[in-house]
Amino acid sequence: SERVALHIGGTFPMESDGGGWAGGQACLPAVQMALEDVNKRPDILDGYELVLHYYDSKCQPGLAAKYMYELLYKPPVKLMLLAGCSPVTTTVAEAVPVWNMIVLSYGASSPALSNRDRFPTLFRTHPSANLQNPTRVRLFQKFNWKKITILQSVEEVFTSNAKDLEIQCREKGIKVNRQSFYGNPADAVKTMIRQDARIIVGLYYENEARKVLCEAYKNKLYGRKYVWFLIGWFSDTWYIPPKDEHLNCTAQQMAEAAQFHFTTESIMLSRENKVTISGMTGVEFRDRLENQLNTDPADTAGFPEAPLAYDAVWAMALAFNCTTAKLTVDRMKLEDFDYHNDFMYKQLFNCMKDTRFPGVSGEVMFSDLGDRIARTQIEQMQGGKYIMMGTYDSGEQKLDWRNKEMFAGGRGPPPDSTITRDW
Ligand SMILES: CC1(C)CO[C@@H](CC(=O)O)CN1
Repeated sequence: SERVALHIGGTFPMESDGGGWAGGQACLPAVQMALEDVNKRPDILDGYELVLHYYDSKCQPGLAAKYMYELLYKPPVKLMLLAGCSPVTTTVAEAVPVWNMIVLSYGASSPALSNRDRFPTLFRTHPSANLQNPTRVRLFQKFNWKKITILQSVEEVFTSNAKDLEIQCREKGIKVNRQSFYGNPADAVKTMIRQDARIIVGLYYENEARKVLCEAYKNKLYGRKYVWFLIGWFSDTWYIPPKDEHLNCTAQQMAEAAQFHFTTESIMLSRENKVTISGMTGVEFRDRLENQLNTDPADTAGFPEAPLAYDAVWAMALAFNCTTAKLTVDRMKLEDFDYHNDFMYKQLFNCMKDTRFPGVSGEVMFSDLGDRIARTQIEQMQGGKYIMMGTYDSGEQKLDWRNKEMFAGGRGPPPDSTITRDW
């Protein structure tokens, strides 16, 4: 018999002319793969077929708002919306609750989105940037560093992240200095030297990271007395100066200043040899997607986040599956949703809230704010290569450390960083 269609909407940033994230390049194929897999499963949404209607948002909120209206005002009725980067997710998730619509974001890292007042129907499989802060604090405690300096560029995501880190440090009795810069970090670096900064957390994008690294090299703000923490999702060769950026540091000098810095990042691909709800392991998913793409993964934006997009479709499918069971009692059907049925929306929201399954990106579950709960991976740059140092589970407050860290001068970690003697 003909299957009944359940329609979902979606926006995917396929290019980033505005400097945003173009992760739709790998995340759209991942979503299409998940739809294929879910629609093939007889045990999920039996008698139904998920149908996606999508547009290219270019990571621009205005364009996304236009397409959101197209999706909502043009039939057929959509049951849920997928969204990508933070600026688009912010706009869509703030508007669609009036249509009793849930937004599921596979690509938004902004801490500002953890706000049920502004975004009452948002869930995201992409972890917030703030998930790095408990990990950073745990490492400051491990190495007994009592004073840290945060150096951030002025983007909203880094300001929110820095504010949260400062609060978490102070709660643990760790002193915090904060410096921010727009474009040129030279003055902020000079101030850090005056304040005798030792343990530095850098919150900025890759191009800004290269400027800071070169300033640090020129001011000798690296080596024995210093430890840098940077963002982990930069490319592995981010510190090599591109010709067109006219940095007055050589690749050798940049590598020297980058030696032994730590990075933290959320784990987005399960490396466990355990099959997930889809029947694939995380690595099998990644290999299958790589084979499907006709571009090199290294040149396909959003490839690291593709597992999050794949799992977002499974989260939707399981929530719809859970809702159909609840609606049968009241002889309601999902396909009769018409943006006004508050009861049906509430059933769907509660099913989504309680979602928990093993995904290709790891265990998928949401906090009360709709945030993705995920583990963090810590690496250190040693000889120009990132080496895995360990993982941190902020839920369990459990640090798995491999004792592979190295420090300049071959000695143990710098002393309690409030001690200003020349160590
Ligand atoms: C880890 C990163 C690159 C952080 O930004 C996300 C995009 C966004 O938050 O707009 C995508 N994933």
